[in-house]
Amino acid sequence: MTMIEFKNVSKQYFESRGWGQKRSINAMDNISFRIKEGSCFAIVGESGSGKSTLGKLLIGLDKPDSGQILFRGLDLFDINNQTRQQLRRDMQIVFQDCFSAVNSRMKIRDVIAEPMRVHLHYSSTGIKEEVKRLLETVGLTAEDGEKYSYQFSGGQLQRITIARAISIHPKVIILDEVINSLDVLVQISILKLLKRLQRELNLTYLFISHDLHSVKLFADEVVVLDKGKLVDYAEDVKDFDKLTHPASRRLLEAQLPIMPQQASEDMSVKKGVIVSKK
Ligand SMILES: Nc1ncnc2c1ncn2[C@@H]1O[C@H](COP(=O)(O)OP(=O)(O)OP(=O)(O)O)[C@@H](O)[C@H]1O
Repeated sequence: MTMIEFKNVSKQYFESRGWGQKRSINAMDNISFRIKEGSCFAIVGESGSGKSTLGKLLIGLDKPDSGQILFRGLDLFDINNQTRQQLRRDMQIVFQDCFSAVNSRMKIRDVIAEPMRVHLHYSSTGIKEEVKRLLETVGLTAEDGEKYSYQFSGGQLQRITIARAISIHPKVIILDEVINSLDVLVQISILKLLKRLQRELNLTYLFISHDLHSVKLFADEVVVLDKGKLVDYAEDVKDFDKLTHPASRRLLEAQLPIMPQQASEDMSVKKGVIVSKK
């Protein structure tokens, strides 16, 4: 079943060039694709190709100039407020910059509880129990809930933003460059956590990245964006040979020598910690 569909979506921005002059930028140019329920759909592209614009349109932070974005057949920009509120709950986003995504003056338990307080009607005891369960689900402890964001590493903090995203039982999570600022071993542990959560919670992922190797490890399908245009597509990420557009080739060639796949061969993750099998 199709969960999300982009139908001929276009979005233009205008950049000031001084002296009243403006330049138009086609951030999205007639983009169409479908995301299947329960799949991991990757959007890759170089910087400025339009990946984040796509995420912003999907969660309603911005509006397309033309075209339609459908969620289970419902046009996201042609629905009443009540339905929009529900869909907002169904779609969560996790960003690359987990440090600025978390309020440093709040205890982690309150960071995780915040969306539940807004969207769900749990008692305070219910929320407390749920926060504890969520922390454990992402490989942290109940005691971690009493700490503040500056007491965590980037990888641990990304686990916290994931716990917050799943707290209100979304159907779709947009993963916007979620592992890119982490070192390679922590990247693996986060990808493993996300895989497990996808299975257990039947989640659909939109995985935004500029790293084709993590896409190969993690996603099912992939599209490549270049200057706002959809230029390449592989139904199965294993068929990377099908990605022949110069923009795809540039992304493939721009990889570091250590790939997550290689690193994972002699590494494993126990309770959220990377351990060597050697
Ligand atoms: N609010 C905005 N105002 C003006 N231009 C914008 C705005 N948002 C995005 N753009 C422009 O639209 C284009 C696509 O931007 P977008 O952030 O979607 O790219 P991206 O692929 O996510 O890049 P990166 O990987 O660097 O985050 C870029 O040229 C960008 O400068």
